[in-house]
Amino acid sequence: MTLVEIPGSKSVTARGLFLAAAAHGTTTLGRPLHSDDTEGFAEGLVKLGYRVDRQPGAWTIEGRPSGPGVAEADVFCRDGATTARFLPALAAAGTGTFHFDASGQMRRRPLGPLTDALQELGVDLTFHGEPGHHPLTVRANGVKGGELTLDAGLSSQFLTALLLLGPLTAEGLRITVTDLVSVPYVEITLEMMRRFGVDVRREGKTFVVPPTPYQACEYPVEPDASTASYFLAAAAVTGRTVTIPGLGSDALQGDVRFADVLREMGAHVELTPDSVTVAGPSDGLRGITVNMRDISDTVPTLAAIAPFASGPVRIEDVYNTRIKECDRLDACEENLRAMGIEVATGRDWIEIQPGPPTGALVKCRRDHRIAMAFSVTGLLVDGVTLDDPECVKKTFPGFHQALAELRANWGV
Ligand SMILES: O=C(O)C1=C[C@@H](OP(=O)(O)O)[C@@H](O)[C@H](O)C1
Ligand SMILES: C=C(OP(=O)(O)O)C(=O)O
Repeated sequence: MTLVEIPGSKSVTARGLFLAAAAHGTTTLGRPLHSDDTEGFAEGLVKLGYRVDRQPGAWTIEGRPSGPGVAEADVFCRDGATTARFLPALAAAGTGTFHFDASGQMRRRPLGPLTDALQELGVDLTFHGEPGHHPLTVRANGVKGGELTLDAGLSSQFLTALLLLGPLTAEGLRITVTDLVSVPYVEITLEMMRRFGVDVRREGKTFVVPPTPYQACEYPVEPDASTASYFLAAAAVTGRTVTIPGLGSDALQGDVRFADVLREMGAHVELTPDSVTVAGPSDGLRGITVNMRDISDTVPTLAAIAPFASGPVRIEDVYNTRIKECDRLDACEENLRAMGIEVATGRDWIEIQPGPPTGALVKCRRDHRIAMAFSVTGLLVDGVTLDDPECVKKTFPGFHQALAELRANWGV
């Protein structure tokens, strides 16, 4: 059995930073994720005039419930969608002129339903490129609050941004959702808001957010469940055993359910409240048809090990993986084809046939998940190389070293 230490959750770190910045008092985030996305989020806060002290194992943030501490700021959100979607909402609650921009990749990703909602709430927004995309300027003068209807069918992050903003408005928010993907991420938001003192009431499809002030706390960040998926998948395909400490049935992140997918494919899975263990079956994995709408960040992980299953692997209801760092269904299809694997895709699905992959140059499309997922394929296939190994820095700069340690441990 191999123990693998996984760095902190990106989603929990990003929400922790927002909540801490908006709270009364000083918050410490324990074991936050140090990566391009979360460093970018923290730097965005600093640009907005918040005090963030980043030490290796703990980040301390002084809250400013009244909003940004500067009258004007330029914030570059890099590739991070949490930064690009959550920080304009935080800025809107303050007073001042705040300019936001992002990488080319992030500029292409949509913000429209969120920015429409902010405009409906009276926030003065100007787009400098395509409407509903970065770059944009928020001229903020506080938000009164009110009722909204939101389509979060492309990204749950639109809803999370508004939920996080709700307590900072004068009267609170009532948000009725017409469509919603990635539901477990909304659960993370609600649970973390609760930890910072705010209870959101659910009335069917409506979220009622009171204007209750956030209160600082000590918040330990759990390991990242999407990152864990690569190591669990590695165990499942090699017939070995991996245990991830700190991440189990008590975890906030829905992606811990990737272990259940591996179980359905024949892996042995043990979940305790704070650990998950996957042991790969000695006679190989089975094919599966699985709906991954709730856990779509793990789609590339499953696609990359799918050729080793004894039957087809079909992943359904994951349209929004086409508007992540890259079009992930297309990227998986292209790379698996390059490895000699038969693949078909539709608008929101991918189906992968079994077969022995051959070595190939993986085209990462600057997507950390494509790079990390196909690195797992490379454990069993000679000649798998990445055209952009560095892109893993978005969520796990130490990924290649961690995988090399696993290889050394297992002699593969
Ligand atoms: O809120 C979050 O922290 C996230 C929500 C998900 O995005 P979508 O809601 O856009 O699917 C997920 O893919 C992303 O990595 C992180
Ligand atoms: C989609 C992802 O990130 P984000 O949307 O937060 O940029 C991801 O980490 O897989």
